[in-house]
Amino acid sequence: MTVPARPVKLAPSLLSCDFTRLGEELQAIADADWAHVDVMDGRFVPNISFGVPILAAARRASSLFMDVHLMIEQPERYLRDFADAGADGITVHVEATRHIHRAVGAIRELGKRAGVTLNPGTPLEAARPVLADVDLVLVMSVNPGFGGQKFIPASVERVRTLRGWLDELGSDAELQVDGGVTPANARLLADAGATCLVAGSSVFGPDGAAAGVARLREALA
Ligand SMILES: O=C(CO)[C@H](O)[C@H](O)COP(=O)(O)O
Ligand SMILES: [Fe+2]
Repeated sequence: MTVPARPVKLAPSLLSCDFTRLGEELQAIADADWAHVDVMDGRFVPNISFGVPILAAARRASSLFMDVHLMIEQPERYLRDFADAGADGITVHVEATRHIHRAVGAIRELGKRAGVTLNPGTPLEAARPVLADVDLVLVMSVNPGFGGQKFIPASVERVRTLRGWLDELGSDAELQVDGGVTPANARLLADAGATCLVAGSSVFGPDGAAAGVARLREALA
């Protein structure tokens, strides 16, 4: 079955940017659609990245949509803090909370776009009960915790399945993919039904993030 083409948003992940030049890096991705902000707590994932103050700094430096990916245990504890710091959308992992329905409801009550995501080893069924209540579904295509990992090919089929479920529901939620996204797999993911691609290491390369964004756009054209 051919999946109809959809406009695909690009969300460069700031995890791979040069933090000494955060403002310039945000300017360099001005042609992207969103800025993806990876928050890691060293518990839910085996790495610590950054938190509320860096999001607040990014917010001051850019008018891009701030797409906050919370890789933290019990994310409900910090939703208000990230909302107040300038998040436009907040995505939580089904594995990180006992109350995923409550968490996505709380994000929407804060006036933000609510996202749900799953690790590559989690059955997609775990997200199904909240699909009608979210603005974004994120398919993790690497095990979360680090940038620069290799794309897990089975993710493509997961995107296709979720595309079918969202279409059945008549949902216009964003279907996002995160991890190992490059110009070589971007088109494949779009054809499977993704509407938003996160990319860190393939955007913030030696020739600058503007060129990285342009390469992905070209691959999708
Ligand atoms: O959530 C993430 C890691 O947990 C990052 O968003 C993701 O890894 C982006 O980096 P890359 O494109 O280099 O894989
Ligand atoms: Fe992410």
